[in-house]
Amino acid sequence: MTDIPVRNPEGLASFLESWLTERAREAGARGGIVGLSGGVDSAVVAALLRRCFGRDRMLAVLLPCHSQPVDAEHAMLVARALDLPTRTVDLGPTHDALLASLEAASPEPLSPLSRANLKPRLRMTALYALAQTLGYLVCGTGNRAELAYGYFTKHGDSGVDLLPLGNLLKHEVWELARHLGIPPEVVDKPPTAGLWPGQTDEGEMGLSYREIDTYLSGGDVTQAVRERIEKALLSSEHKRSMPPVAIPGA
Ligand SMILES: Nc1ncnc2c1ncn2[C@@H]1O[C@H](COP(=O)(O)OP(=O)(O)OC[C@H]2O[C@@H]([n+]3cccc(C(=O)O)c3)[C@H](O)[C@@H]2O)[C@@H](O)[C@H]1O
Ligand SMILES: Nc1ncnc2c1ncn2[C@@H]1O[C@H](COP(=O)(O)OP(=O)(O)OP(=O)(O)O)[C@@H](O)[C@H]1O
Ligand SMILES: [Mg+2]
Repeated sequence: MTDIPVRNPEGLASFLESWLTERAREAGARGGIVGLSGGVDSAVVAALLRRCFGRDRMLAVLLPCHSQPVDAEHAMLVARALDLPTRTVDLGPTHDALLASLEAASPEPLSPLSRANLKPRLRMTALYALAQTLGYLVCGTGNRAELAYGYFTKHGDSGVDLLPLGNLLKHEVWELARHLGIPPEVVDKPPTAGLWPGQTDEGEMGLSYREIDTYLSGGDVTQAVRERIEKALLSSEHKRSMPPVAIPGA
């Protein structure tokens, strides 16, 4: 149980199922595609797509890019539990070729973060290629806490058509995951972007999801936590909006 206010998971699931159906209808799309990482957010999106479109009009794609083997093991655990159609595209060789070309061309050695951000941007490219061929929409997995903090790669994991979890606190994603039958190994592990060994969301942000969710739901947090979140919210605004357009003469 949690003191953070979470909405009824079945209510959320059925709302999101109709919401996805409506978005696909509007776009004239046949179904949806998602990158399946072995983490809880993508497991929930995959479960919703399965529920909404059925096996024949969705795809869960494993996109390892020098990833830990346990990621694919957990992704397949989810796929078996939910009877999901899956494909795997190993991005390792493409990543290495691109990195070598960039290192050769760059006036300075690539920064560690810019190297890490190559991975989500390659995943975005792969998902759009498959999605356009299949007539599917690219479904993102960002939740309200990640979106508010700006904890995502611009034009990488945020380069998507739909954000079904974008209004859900991380605690709501966890509740929904349990309700949808996601295996506990996946629900109960620490969230990670998996961009380098030992990375965890909470370690990198320097904040816990409990603190972020409490802040977002209007609960009490310390002054230091409040300031940290509000600073992140402000400095990540550029990631949530269209690029500024220059208007000559204005
Ligand atoms: N004010 C401004 N107006 C317009 N553009 C601005 C800007 N400030 C920076 N920028 C641009 O934005 C770039 C920085 O943003 P970005 O490229 O996203 O890079 P950045 O925010 O530095 O890094 C992405 C963060 O998201 C995390 N992440 C990534 C992927 C997945 C997950 C996960 O949870 O799974 C987490 C990752 O670990 C890292 O902490 C700059 O290089 C610059 O091009
Ligand atoms: N190895 C991977 N294969 C396929 N997709 C991936 C992989 N790694 C990351 N992604 C995509 O990038 C998204 C962002 O990662 P993120 O870590 O925020 O979500 P998650 O792994 O599903 O859950 P958690 O945040 O709890 O780790 C994933 O949800 C998934 O769609
Ligand atoms: Mg993850």
